[in-house]
Amino acid sequence: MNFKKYQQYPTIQNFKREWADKTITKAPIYCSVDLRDGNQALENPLTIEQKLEYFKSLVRLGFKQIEVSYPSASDTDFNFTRKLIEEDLIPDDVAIQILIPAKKEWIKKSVEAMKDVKNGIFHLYNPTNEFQRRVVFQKSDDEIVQMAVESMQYLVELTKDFKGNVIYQYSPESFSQTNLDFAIKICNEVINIVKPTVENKMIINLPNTLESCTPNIYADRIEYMCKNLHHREALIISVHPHNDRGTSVASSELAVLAGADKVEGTLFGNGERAGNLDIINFAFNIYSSGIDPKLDLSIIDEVKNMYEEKTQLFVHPRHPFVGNMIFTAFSGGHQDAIKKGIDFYRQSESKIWNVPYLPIDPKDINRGYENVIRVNSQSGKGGASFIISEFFGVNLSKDEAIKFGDIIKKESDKLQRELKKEEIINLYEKYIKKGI
Ligand SMILES: CC(=O)SCCNC(=O)CCNC(=O)[C@H](O)C(C)(C)COP(=O)(O)OP(=O)(O)OC[C@H]1O[C@@H](n2cnc3c(N)ncnc32)[C@H](O)[C@@H]1OP(=O)(O)O
Ligand SMILES: CC(C)C(=O)C(=O)O
Repeated sequence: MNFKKYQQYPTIQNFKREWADKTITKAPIYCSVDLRDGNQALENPLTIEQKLEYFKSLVRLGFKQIEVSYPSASDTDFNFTRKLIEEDLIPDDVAIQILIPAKKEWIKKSVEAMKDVKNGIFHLYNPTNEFQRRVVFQKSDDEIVQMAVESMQYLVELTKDFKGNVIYQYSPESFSQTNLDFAIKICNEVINIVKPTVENKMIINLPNTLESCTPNIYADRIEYMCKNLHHREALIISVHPHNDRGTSVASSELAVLAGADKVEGTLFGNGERAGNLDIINFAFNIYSSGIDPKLDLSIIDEVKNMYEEKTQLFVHPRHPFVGNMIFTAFSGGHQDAIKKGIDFYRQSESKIWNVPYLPIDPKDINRGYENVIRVNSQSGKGGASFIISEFFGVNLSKDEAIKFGDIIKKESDKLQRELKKEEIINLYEKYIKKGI
């Protein structure tokens, strides 16, 4: 393992960061990129019908910005965009976003896909990091800037007669590997073309295309951009984190502290390589801090079923907030505290959730308490008595609980597996109820 072939990510020297003293106080603008970035990472990209069902779920969840396609990539993407517009399938308060590469013929095709859109975000991108510039595009810095500027000029020209609400978004793609001063230069040149105003803002999207630094460094870079871009007041700063280091949620949160107004991500983090930002995880973090997440997370299990069916990807049972086993405890110490915590919560009628080991109330996402405690040889008397009280409404005495906990543990250890609910009930009836 030759670690010397990798390099340390550069930091910004002498930067006086302010984000570290801030807290998140409201949900950012969310943009789902499932139907574009998520879609381009699937073994089988979605069909038009699948995209439509997915789109409807995103709308039901409450997304107001949805990147629906890369219209120059395929007929499916182009025709899906047309279908949404022509069949009037987009709610008035939802903007659809499309991704557009910086080449004339692809820009033209993309604009055609958006004809008559009521609310459209036209998202132009070109890679800006030095390596891609030199090796992939074989262009100079100035030529890369020129590519972005001329493409935005062309895009603005082609859309100038659009009757709907047109918003321009620009991404210096591979921002994560781009020299910061160059990123500022190219974004400022593009901003000068669009000439955004406070009433008519444009979006600058700063992707962590390949996540290679710790979240604090990404946050520094976002704050640095916010402080150095022209006309900050006329900009919506967006972030588009990927998850290569497994820290995209943290990167997004710190980026919001650093000034990001908009966050792009996908349901459960599907996306290229280790995925995009899991926007649901992000929203649940906001929710569980007592802030309105601005998404209807109560329907998440229904959305999860849709997602698994369409993508053929499966959400891990331990996935934060939404995994099937996320509210399940086997271990005795946890079960005891959960049981006492839930009892206390019910009795005290407290409005503040504070049950040990349960980050949120399972009822918030329409799950009951019945699967919170499951029993195996790691469980103790608290878990066994919880099950009896939940299913029988019988509260075991302390002596009964000790005896029953012991019986349950021995049985499970002997069988070397979890005990099913029916087995626990049978043991209860045999050894406790009938008093054998
Ligand atoms: C980080 C991201 O997620 S960026 C989005 C990536 N998504 C996708 O690529 C999905 C859709 N893409 C596609 O369907 C195809 O790649 C197309 C239609 C865009 C291009 O297809 P092709 O012409 O066959 O080229 P290919 O797929 O090999 O892509 C590489 C070409 O695109 C160019 N290119 C890559 N990104 C951009 C961009 N943002 N703007 C302009 N050109 C670009 C490359 O320089 C290369 O050009 P070359 O053929 O002149 O050397
Ligand atoms: C096009 C951009 C936003 C992108 O998908 C990325 O950089 O990951």
